[in-house]
Amino acid sequence: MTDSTISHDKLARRGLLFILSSPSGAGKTTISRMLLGADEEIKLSVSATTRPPRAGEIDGVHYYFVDDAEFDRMVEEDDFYEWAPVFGHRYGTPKGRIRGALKEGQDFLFDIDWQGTQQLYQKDQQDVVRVFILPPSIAELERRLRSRGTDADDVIAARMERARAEISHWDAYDYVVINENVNACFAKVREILDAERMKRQRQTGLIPFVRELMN
Ligand SMILES: Nc1ncnc2c1ncn2[C@@H]1O[C@H](COP(=O)(O)OP(=O)(O)OP(=O)(O)O)[C@@H](O)[C@H]1O
Ligand SMILES: Nc1nc2c(ncn2[C@@H]2O[C@H](COP(=O)(O)O)[C@@H](O)[C@H]2O)c(=O)[nH]1
Repeated sequence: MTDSTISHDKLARRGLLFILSSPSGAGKTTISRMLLGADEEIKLSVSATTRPPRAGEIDGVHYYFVDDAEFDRMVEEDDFYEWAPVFGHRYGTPKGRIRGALKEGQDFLFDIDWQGTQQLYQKDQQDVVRVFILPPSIAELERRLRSRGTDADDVIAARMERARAEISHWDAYDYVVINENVNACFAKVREILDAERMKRQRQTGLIPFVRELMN
């Protein structure tokens, strides 16, 4: 390899907005955490929420926990890419510096619902990749919500009540993965991410690389 040759190991590419959605309890947070632990090139988009923290959740890591007044202020100041009411609380994606970072090749992971997915997709179709996680059955979905041990019975009942309505949005996603075995599901989600990174349009370094090949 001469000095002037462009290395193909790490061609420049544009980042992507990788969305995981599912009915509550299907496992998207579990898969998100596995992905963040295994892949240094993707960063969680930390949402703001008016929901109170669950045991073990850390402000600024899992969510920015804000009160209603703070959320109102963020809406008024146009701080959100998208926001939506979910299960009686409000959740939103802060703009942060996502746009600039995308150009530098940073990928972002979003654990958001179908309403937020629609809004992000309308704003930025070329960068968004939408993945929907389905549970293997409704009974297993309820078992998972109970086994998580983080929500009271009435909260679980409300989430189960909404599950069918959420599942009805499955066909607005690019990929659908059934989470029966968590490792198998994680492997499929990783394959999707890897393949999406390889898309020609995202590989901005290809143009100079090919130009040099042809010269
Ligand atoms: N394939 C699986 N098999 C068995 N249990 C699983 C599987 N995937 C996730 N779980 C468990 O199910 C529970 C719910 O998972 P998780 O919190 O990831 O769901 P979620 O879709 O993010 O829910 P929410 O939208 O409410 O945040 C957790 O206790 C998790 O450990
Ligand atoms: N539209 C958005 N939805 C979001 C966002 N952050 C999380 N969520 C979704 O809310 C429900 C409930 O989450 P939980 O942590 O209370 O169980 C779940 O479907 C999340 O995906 C957001 O910023 N925007």
